[in-house]
Amino acid sequence: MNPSDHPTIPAPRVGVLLVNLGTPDAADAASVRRYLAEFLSDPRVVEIPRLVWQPILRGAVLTTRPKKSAHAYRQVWTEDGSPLAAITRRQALALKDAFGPDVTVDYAMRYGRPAIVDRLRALKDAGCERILFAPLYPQYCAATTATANDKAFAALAGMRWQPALRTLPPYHDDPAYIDALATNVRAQLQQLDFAPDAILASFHGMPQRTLELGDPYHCHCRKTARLLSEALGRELTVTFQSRFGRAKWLEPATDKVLEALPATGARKVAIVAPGFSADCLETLEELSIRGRESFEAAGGTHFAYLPCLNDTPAGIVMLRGLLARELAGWVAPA
Ligand SMILES: C=CC1=C(C)c2cc3[nH]c(cc4nc(cc5[nH]c(cc1n2)c(C)c5CCC(=O)O)C(CCC(=O)O)=C4C)c(C)c3C=C
Ligand SMILES: [Fe+2]
Ligand SMILES: [Fe+2]
Repeated sequence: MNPSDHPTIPAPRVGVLLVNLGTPDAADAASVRRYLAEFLSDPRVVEIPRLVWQPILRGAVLTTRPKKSAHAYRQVWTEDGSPLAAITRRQALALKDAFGPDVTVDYAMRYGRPAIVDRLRALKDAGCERILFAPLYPQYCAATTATANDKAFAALAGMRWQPALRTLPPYHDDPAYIDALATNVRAQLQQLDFAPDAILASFHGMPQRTLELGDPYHCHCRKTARLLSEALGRELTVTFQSRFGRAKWLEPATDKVLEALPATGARKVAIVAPGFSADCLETLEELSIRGRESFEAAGGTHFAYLPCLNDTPAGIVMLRGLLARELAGWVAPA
């Protein structure tokens, strides 16, 4: 058979799926309860035997926390919904044409909507036989990166004809990420009307036990902070925020450090959250609102929360570079 007798088979499309944690659909207690029930039932997140944890979750936690958290969500809610959802959507939009006409860029959430299984199916149905699955967590953690990847492979487990899947590795020490963070921090420090006595790098906390069990998260956070500090040419104080439950979490705790700083003479502080690829409840409410309140109540005079990379030009250029590298061999370089 002559090659020209063959019908032209279109090249398979490639999909890129950006993934973040997820967030409630609305800032009311019922929506927050639904979200927390799914999130906190994940055994990668709460590593307590199911038979012990579920009664505590269904009892104490889900009867009290949703109301409190809904109040917190309402303080940061936007016209476009939850900040985390709105920013992730904008990141996907900003990358829409970044890899050429054969690549579709979409986004999904590990908990809530849009669900990973739905978006992976949609990409497959649109002809994407190859998908780059990209959890947007710079620092690897079983409670974030691994559980997102688990969910993707579980979705594939239900497909007769699976797409090929690549996952984005952690990028905590990638020069492009460190450069983008440094550029962002420098630009924001220049806008301030004060010179901070201290800069905090606040990462989401984790139970101390996960470090002892070999999760690299803590080391990844420390390395990011060291590299960022070197790039900025100034000291950073590493702290861990958002403690949950009674177990011992990574220390020092962001809130405790903020309360202690003024007494040490540091009354002007700036705080950055390099582990969050998008601003969310944990940065906008916990750091920017409550962090400021506790710092000022302890005698601090100047406080600035420096927003995340989000969909800023520096953030999008960085993501584009990281993703393009993982697409090598699937997509011709731009
Ligand atoms: C960036 C990395 C994150 C790690 C690591 C992480 C671990 C972790 N989180 C909880 C409990 C909660 N986290 C909550 C919100 C939340 N967490 C992250 C990221 C990480 N979590 C983000 C981006 C967000 C914000 C979501 C949003 O809608 O904006 C919450 C919900 C809010 C609340 O009720 O306070 C809880 C609960 C645990 C237990 C954990 C590791 C064991
Ligand atoms: Fe969290
Ligand atoms: Fe929090």
